[in-house]
Amino acid sequence: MSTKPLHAVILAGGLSRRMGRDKAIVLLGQKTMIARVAERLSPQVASLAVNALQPPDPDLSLPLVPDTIAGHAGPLAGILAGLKRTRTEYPAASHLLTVPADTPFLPADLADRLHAALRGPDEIALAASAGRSHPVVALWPLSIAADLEAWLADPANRRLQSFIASHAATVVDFPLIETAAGPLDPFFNVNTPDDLVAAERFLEALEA
Ligand SMILES: Nc1nc2c(ncn2[C@@H]2O[C@H](COP(=O)(O)OP(=O)(O)OP(=O)(O)O)[C@@H](O)[C@H]2O)c(=O)[nH]1
Ligand SMILES: [Mg+2]
Repeated sequence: MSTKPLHAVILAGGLSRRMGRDKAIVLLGQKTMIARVAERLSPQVASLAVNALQPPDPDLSLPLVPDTIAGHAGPLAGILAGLKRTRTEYPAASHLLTVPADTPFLPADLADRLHAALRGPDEIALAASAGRSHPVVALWPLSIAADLEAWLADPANRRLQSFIASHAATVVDFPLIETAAGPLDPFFNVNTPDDLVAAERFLEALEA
């Protein structure tokens, strides 16, 4: 498909309950996690914004995209906010890339490979690794926004996988990264203080 350039939103609208403080701005090797995600993503996309209620990291001057539905309805609420904003700001775009703020080791070819896998303008492309898909790391067709908004209007509908199951989707597998600290999943998710310790170990191994 030739629908580039791609636009992306970093999802940072969650409550970080397991971390106990906003995980987007915990430091990993002197940089905030969200700064690492932004750094990894910005060469891959034409625009980058942050989904959260307030700017998580004042040093990152990225546009803020707050949820359009109230009450912390989960990642899909952030994806919907991103889709609506992208439709307004970039009407020619076909898809929006979303990634969470807690995945600091994202692949450098994430956007390209997801985009290359699309078989049509209305398809979702999901990232996967080690036999598991990561539904918050995905390319979402802008055409899905109205359907997602209607679906989220029912508070019983919150699960990403349930929404995806009723749409055309393709899954793209990404390899693990070999490091001196062992194999690293590029979608390693830093949810807890223990995960942060493990992430520091991987970062040291990658930078050694
Ligand atoms: N916009 C928005 N994003 C959310 C919401 N809940 C979770 N997310 C995002 O979805 C992604 C995956 O969620 P989790 O890793 O569970 O993050 P979390 O909900 O902040 O963390 P926990 O409270 O520990 O579960 C993260 O990027 C979150 O920022 C929400 O209600 N609204
Ligand atoms: Mg997480």
